[in-house]
Formats: sequence, C-alpha cells, structure tokens
Amino acid sequence: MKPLRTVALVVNRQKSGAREIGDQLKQLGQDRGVEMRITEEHPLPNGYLQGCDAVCAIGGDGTFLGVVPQAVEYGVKVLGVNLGKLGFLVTFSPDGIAREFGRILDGDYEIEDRTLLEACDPEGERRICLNDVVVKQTASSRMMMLEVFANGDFVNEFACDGLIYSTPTGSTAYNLSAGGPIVHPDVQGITLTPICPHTLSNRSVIFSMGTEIEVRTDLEACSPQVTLDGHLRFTESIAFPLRIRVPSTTVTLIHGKDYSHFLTVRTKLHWRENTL
Ligand SMILES: NC(=O)c1ccc[n+]([C@@H]2O[C@H](COP(=O)([O-])OP(=O)(O)OC[C@H]3O[C@@H](n4cnc5c(N)ncnc54)[C@H](O)[C@@H]3O)[C@@H](O)[C@H]2O)c1
Ligand SMILES: Nc1ncnc2c1ncn2[C@@H]1O[C@H](COP(=O)(O)OP(=O)(O)OP(=O)(O)O)[C@@H](O)[C@H]1O
Repeated sequence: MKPLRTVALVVNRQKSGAREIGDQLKQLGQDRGVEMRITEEHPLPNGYLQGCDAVCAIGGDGTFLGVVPQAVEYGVKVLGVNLGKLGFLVTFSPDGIAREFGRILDGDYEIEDRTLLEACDPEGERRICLNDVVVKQTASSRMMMLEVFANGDFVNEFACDGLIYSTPTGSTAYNLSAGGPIVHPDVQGITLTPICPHTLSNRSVIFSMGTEIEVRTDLEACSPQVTLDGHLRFTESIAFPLRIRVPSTTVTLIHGKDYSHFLTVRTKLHWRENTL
C-alpha cells in the first residue's frame, strides 16, 4: 500500500493514556519524516483533515465515528486505537500500536472500503454516517407512527419507539441490540430495524443499496429525534419526510495484516471463546 506521508492523530482526552499514545505516535511519525498533526479538539475543527493521507482516532468507537464525516469529505483513510470499552471499530490495541505504527506509515497495512448512509431533509441538507440513522420518539412515552416508502413503494406504517437504518458496519451496534441481524460488511444494503414494534411480526427488512427510503411522520402527534452515529447532526427541529440512501462515496478503513472481521465479531460479542 501507499506509505502515509501526512497523518492526523485525534485524541479523546477523556480516555486515560490517550494523550501519551498520541504523543508517542506523533514522535514515531516525525522520526520517519512524516508530517504529523495532533488535536484533542472535539468536535474536530473544520478542515482539519484536509491534505491528510490518514487519520488515527485514539479513543473508543465514538471517537472513531466522530472523525468519519471529515475523513469522507477529504478522502482520508481511518484507523483507530482502542481506549474505549468495546472498541469494535478501533481495531489496533494500545499495547501493540507503537510497534506497528512505523510499518503502517511505511505502507504495510490492509484497507477496506465500508459503505455509508446518507440522510437528506426536505431542505436538501445531507449528512452521512458510518453506523446508523436513528429516528426515535423523545419527549413522550407514547408510541410513534412512522410511514416507510422504498423507491416510492409503501412498505409499512410502523407503530414503534423508533426506527434504526443501519449500514453493515452499524449492524453490530444499536441494530443488534434491537434484535436486528449481523450483516457482513461486503453486503451493501440498508437494514431497517424497528425499536420495540407494537406488531410483533415487524422484524428487520434489508433493502438493496440502490434503494431510496423515505420516512414520514406526523409532527403534531410525536416529537422525533434524528441521530446519525448517535449524534444530532441536523438541527433539533428536524423536518420530514427524511430520505435515506447509500451514497456513492465510501470510507476507507486501515487494518493491520492480521485483521479478521469474524475474529472481531467473535471476540467483542463474546461468542465461543475456545475452538473445539
Ligand atoms: N441500545 C443500544 O445498543 C444503543 C443505543 C444508542 C446508540 N447506540 C449505538 O451507539 C453508536 C454510537 O457509538 P458511541 O460509542 O458514540 O456511543 P455510546 O458510547 O453510547 O456507545 C454505544 C455502544 O455501541 C458500541 N458501538 C459503536 N459502534 C459500533 C459498531 N459499529 N459495532 C459494534 N458496536 C458498536 C460502542 O462501542 C458502545 O459500546 C450509534 O451509532 C448506535 O449504533 C446503541
Ligand atoms: N476527540 C474527542 N475528544 C473528546 N471527546 C470525544 C472525542 N470523540 C468523541 N468524543 C466523545 O466521547 C464520548 C465517548 O467516547 P468513545 O465512544 O470513544 O468512548 P467509549 O464509549 O468509552 O468507547 P466505546 O464506544 O468503544 O465503548 C463519545 O460519545 C463522544 O461524544
């Protein structure tokens, strides 16, 4: 792979040991003549990743997800060092990264493109995310009614607490907690999973990647919130219909040579710890 010549380190200062790892990686890079940037600012300052070959998030999955929109905007590859609790996306360990970092900078790494989701409000404002778009009831404890259309075809009116639109990457996050399937990252579809549906036969539906999904609701009857990767990326007074689709851009992840998707799944989800 191409050596990395300009690298940004995004440090989550709430994580103990993150600053030290950031300083260590910055020094390792500079010793090899790599242009290194480092920031603890959150959210990431506009334009921070412009001109970078890669960004390394040092924190948990939330820290990783936070750098994705700019990484996509500037075509920057993403890797992460796990100082979080679960660390599904941050695949490098804090103990091993100092040993591996030099090799990564020299181009000894694997890449994987992951599909994204794009949500578009009626004003044409677009936001992207790596895990999920979640439409959820907030202020009231009443159920909400959400009408879903796929390429103009009526799918269903869901009576539920909310809907999760998930990428394959996000399938192991909120989608899984809500009873949705684990989807391999190579499957380029959109998984729709209702949160606590009133009709028990309302299970996950998987749409092909070319589908444009529209979701409508009556704002007089409910007060929904729309989050992307767990954050309010639209203004709070979100309007409907909301359109959701897979954009043509992807995000490129950097993995170590020994990365295995199912090893991550098995380990992080505590599947059988020993083989027969
Ligand atoms: N009940 C739930 O499970 C629930 C509720 C809200 C949000 N979430 C998820 O949290 C994500 C945001 O993550 P965060 O770390 O900023 O919030 P957070 O700190 O609230 O973390 C939620 C959990 O989801 C894990 N997670 C995040 N992305 C994952 C992925 N792709 N695969 C497996 N696990 C993953 C995190 O490690 C963490 O344990 C959202 O995209 C949403 O999927 C989950
Ligand atoms: N660069 C950053 N600096 C400070 N805070 C951040 C940064 N990036 C994200 N955060 C905030 O810190 C919160 C917690 O971080 P993160 O999700 O990375 O850790 P975690 O929840 O412990 O890890 P994991 O999600 O792997 O269990 C995030 O939800 C986010 O709001």
